[in-house]
Amino acid sequence: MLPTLSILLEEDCSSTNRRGIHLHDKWLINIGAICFPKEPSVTSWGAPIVWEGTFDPEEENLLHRAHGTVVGLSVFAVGKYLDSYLEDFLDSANRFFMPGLPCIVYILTDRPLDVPRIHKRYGMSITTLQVTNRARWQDISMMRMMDLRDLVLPLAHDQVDYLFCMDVDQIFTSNYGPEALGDLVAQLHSGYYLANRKKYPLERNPLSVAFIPPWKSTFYYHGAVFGGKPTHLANLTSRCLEGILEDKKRGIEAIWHDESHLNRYLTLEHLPSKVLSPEYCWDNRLWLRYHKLSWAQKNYEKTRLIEPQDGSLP
Ligand SMILES: CC(=O)N[C@H]1[C@@H](OP(=O)(O)OP(=O)(O)OC[C@H]2O[C@@H](n3ccc(=O)[nH]c3=O)[C@H](O)[C@@H]2O)O[C@H](CO)[C@H](O)[C@@H]1O
Ligand SMILES: [Mn+2]
Repeated sequence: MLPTLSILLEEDCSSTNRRGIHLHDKWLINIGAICFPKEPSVTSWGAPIVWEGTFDPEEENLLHRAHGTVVGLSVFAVGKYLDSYLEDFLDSANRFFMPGLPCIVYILTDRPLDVPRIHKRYGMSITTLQVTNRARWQDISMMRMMDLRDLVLPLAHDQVDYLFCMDVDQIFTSNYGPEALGDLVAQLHSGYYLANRKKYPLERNPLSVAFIPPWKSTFYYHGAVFGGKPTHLANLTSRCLEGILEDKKRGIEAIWHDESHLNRYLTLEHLPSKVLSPEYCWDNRLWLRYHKLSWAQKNYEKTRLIEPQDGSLP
């Protein structure tokens, strides 16, 4: 599907776009006679926004190989998500996730014995960690922050230089390389990339810890991908978890769960040092020439547990 021309042409057709972001001069999309405006390649606080064409893959690989960089990738596959998504996620990661670098995949699941055995490239290893299933899918999603903090990060701290934390319902489609590595990396949400910031699904309840005053937000980040150095992620996961637990005490659940708390952290507490364009988590709708990771087919009826009626907590 093509993005709405009017949105792009009206709002982004200048050398500095509506968010006060500089536009990258190499990035130009041509469709027939229509020349799309250039996409931003740096945020207003100076963090790079990574698009295909803004980096040299060879150079990035050489640099990180010379440094001996090791990368981690964590993924949760709890309940039916294991059967529906894990194998495709792992197979595609084996092929496309940081193919030039050693990589440790941390799988968090309630069913370690059912983890599919996949072919692993030289330099890739898999560590499976057991987590408890929870009654509500919202809690499975949110409490990932606790398992990341308590189970993954202590290992990652000693084993890897950078870690990515991802949803399992996605598939790598082409090389997702070291250009994506950074101290604290956030993913632009593909579904809101073209949206006016007034339309961002921010938490609007000021009583929630995840509340963001709408005028303070620049981007809407996706909870399905974030990354960085383990020390940065230890802080991120602790702070998001604190917010989630504080909201629970107050009887509040933020509109998009962990994603709302992540957005608050990245908007108000610690700006990301690198931002990934929608190419790095594509929703299959926004028109893009390149993509590296794309959303798998959602099938909530099959994969998500029915919400318990008694309001039980995890
Ligand atoms: C665009 C959109 O709608 N985004 C929201 C939606 O993302 P998603 O619809 O992508 O969430 P999701 O169903 O993929 O759940 C997040 C992740 O948690 C893990 N998982 C979840 C449930 C489960 O039973 N087993 C399991 O392993 C798994 O890694 C999954 O990918 O829902 C999330 C909460 O869940 C967040 O609120 C997101 O903001
Ligand atoms: Mn998902």
